[in-house]
Amino acid sequence: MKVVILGVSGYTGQVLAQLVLRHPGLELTGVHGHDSAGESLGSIVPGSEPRFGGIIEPIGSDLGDAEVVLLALPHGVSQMLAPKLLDEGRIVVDLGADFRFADEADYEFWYRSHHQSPELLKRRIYGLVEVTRQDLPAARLIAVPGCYVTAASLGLWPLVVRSLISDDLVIVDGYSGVSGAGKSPKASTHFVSVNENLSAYGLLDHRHTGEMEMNLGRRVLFTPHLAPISRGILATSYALPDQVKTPIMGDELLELYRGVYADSPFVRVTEQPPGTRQVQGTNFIAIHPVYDPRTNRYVVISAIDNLVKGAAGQAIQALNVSQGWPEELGLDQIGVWP
Ligand SMILES: NC(=O)C1=CN([C@@H]2O[C@H](COP(=O)(O)OP(=O)(O)OC[C@H]3O[C@@H](n4cnc5c(N)ncnc54)[C@H](OP(=O)(O)O)[C@@H]3O)[C@@H](O)[C@H]2O)C=CC1
Ligand SMILES: CC(=O)N[C@@H](CCC(=O)OP(=O)(O)O)C(=O)O
Repeated sequence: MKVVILGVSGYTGQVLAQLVLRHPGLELTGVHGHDSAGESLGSIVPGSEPRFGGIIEPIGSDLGDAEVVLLALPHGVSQMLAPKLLDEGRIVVDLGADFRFADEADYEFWYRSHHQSPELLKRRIYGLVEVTRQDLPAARLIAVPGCYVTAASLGLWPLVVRSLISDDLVIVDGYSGVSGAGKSPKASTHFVSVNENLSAYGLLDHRHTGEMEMNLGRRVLFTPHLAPISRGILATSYALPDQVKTPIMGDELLELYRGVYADSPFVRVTEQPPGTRQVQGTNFIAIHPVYDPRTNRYVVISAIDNLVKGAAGQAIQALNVSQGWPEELGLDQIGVWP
């Protein structure tokens, strides 16, 4: 299938280009950017030159006969572009937040702005593949979940779907690498602010809270933190004593998780708490759940690469399922270690 990437010069767009160029079912026919228009793809994705010799075109220029449009754009831009792209018969996969909520009021509450294409919210398919796989075949508009949301939702999902916890509050502490903030320089993501530092932000109202609540069907108290690493997300999620309905411990809990994700090739239930390096550069999510009888709590640690499973990789995974292709097609990259 012919594919164009809009926003190719951003962090997630660059990873999309890397993945599309090595995917056997996809052909990259165009790359588009904003300020980067006119540059070569090779200048931002090293080593891509032999596979794609074109230059970055301005967003808004002709997309030719591309069947798939991958959008890696700032919030609010996709909702302006998607109606025309869909009318032209193209498949749209949006890495941003514009179509993640099915409900317009939820979008407006968490993003504090009016949606420009609310009619599309009911048509979009949410691409948290391990949970929504059955909805994806033949999807025309796919919304890729948020990065923190992916880590926390997949970490807690088995406790929810197996009714081990009540439908009250869960707590999520998330730690993100700085690439999660995108490539535009800001004082808060400057080297001097981030290096040798660890800080919380977005207290009580981070927009990913609402998306986690949508997925998990219960209230979420979410605290994001900025970590001095380039890429990776670690989420530590807790179900508190009042929420634990059925305590399951040790290997039995690991087996329960493995059972829930038996048909999910990118989920790895680990014997030890994972770190972000364990999944860096891959589409894997590593999850380690425990139950603590002393404090009557479930604690779940999950790790992803924010730019792969948290964005570009999950987008390709969802596209694969929508096309009836093997879920892993083009996503067999080996991680970066040491
Ligand atoms: N970074 C992450 O970990 C994750 C990001 N996302 C989402 O993916 C999307 C892209 O994020 P990310 O790659 O980090 O962003 P970046 O800031 O790194 O890149 C943004 C991209 O959008 C282009 N762009 C900038 N301004 C405009 C504009 N006004 N109109 C059209 N295009 C514009 C830029 O082009 P140019 O460089 O040429 O100016 C660039 O290609 C966002 O919606 C983000 O929320 C989702 C999950 C994880
Ligand atoms: C470290 C950092 O700043 N992370 C971003 C979230 C990552 C992301 O891009 O999520 P969206 O797709 O929902 O924008 C933030 O907290 O706003």
